Amino acid sequence: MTPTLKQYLNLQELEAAAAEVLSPAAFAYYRGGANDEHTLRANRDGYAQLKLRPRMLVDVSNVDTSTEVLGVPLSFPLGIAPCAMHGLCHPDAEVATARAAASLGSLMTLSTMSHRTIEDVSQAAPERLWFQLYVYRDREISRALVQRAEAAGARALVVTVDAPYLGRREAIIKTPVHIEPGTILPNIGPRRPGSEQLDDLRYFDSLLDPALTWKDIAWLRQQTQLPIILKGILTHEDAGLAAQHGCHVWASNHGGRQLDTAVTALEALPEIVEAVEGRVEVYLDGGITRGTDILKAVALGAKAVFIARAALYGLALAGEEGVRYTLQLLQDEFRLAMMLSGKTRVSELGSDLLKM
Ligand SMILES: Cc1cc2nc3c(=O)[nH]c(=O)nc-3n(C[C@H](O)[C@H](O)[C@H](O)COP(=O)(O)O)c2cc1C
Ligand SMILES: CC(C)CC(=O)C(=O)O
Repeated sequence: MTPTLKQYLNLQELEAAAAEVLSPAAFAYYRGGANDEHTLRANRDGYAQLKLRPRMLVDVSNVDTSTEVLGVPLSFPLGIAPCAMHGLCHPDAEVATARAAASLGSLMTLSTMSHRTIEDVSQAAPERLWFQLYVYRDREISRALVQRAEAAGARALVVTVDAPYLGRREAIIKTPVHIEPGTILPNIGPRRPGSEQLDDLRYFDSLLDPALTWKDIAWLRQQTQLPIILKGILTHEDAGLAAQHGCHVWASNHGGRQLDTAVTALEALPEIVEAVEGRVEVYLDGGITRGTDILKAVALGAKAVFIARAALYGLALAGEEGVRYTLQLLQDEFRLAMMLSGKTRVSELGSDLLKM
């Protein structure tokens, strides 16, 4: 391992270090949330406020952190959430992140807005890739992406449902992120003539279909054999509908980047888990920076949790090795948190572990 990585003891220190190496615009884009960033802060604060009820005098000399999501074995219940443009962090972009995730028995979710192709990233994380789909107004492009993801061996399709439009992220209005001319974002295709006045993110925004509804989910269901996961669900009403449509549920407020003052995924999790009644799997993201955060989300019923920004910060600092370091820190913390709570298997984590 690069000697300098070891000096960072936790994900907060990795973030501070990444802020020094990233361009101000890229860091502002990665870190920022919508409006006053209430939801962004709440994502972190929610974990600090939820208290654990550890059990004592349990033999924890042999702890197993492994689990499984939709048939993919995980060394611990954590994967990489979809993030646009890893290439702003490191030239190896999503390929480096995917390699790191695969080498540690984790899982990579590739964003529609990636720098690398689905096929390249799939090779970097065989059997450990999910593909995130933003549904475009032009359904044929979306359908072709789904087919490519399936052919490349992606194990699930993650459909993001909380972004009919991009949220108002003031940091990037002040310091717009600039994609170098000539950069290829392979799933976007050439610019529509007449769109020159839009910056890159606004242009992408204009491709997304704000008219997406449950009938489109039914349409997607017919396009693919892959399991479908709806990302961005925050209520029991939508979780119930997702399960009715045969979709798994990813509780998320998009890292506080969409609707400011929306509930956190952690707050929404109990009603979501109750609504799906075990018919489908439930995942969560937003604000995970500690092993105890993973423990709490799993105890509340999440099958696994996902990280976005923390992985990008590791990537910015040291490419594949930086992402591996980030994941390893989290796995070590999670194992210790299990031991100190008197739990030896992920299946033992339940609501009795939490002070409600
Ligand atoms: C820079 C950045 C880019 C993102 N890009 C996407 C994306 O392309 N698709 C998507 O569904 N979510 C995207 N997200 C949201 C993340 O998948 C995730 O929901 C959110 O960041 C919460 O995790 P975190 O607190 O660990 O960052 C992005 C988040 C960030 C910070
Ligand atoms: C390209 C963007 C739509 C990616 C995204 O979801 C985000 O920045 O939060």
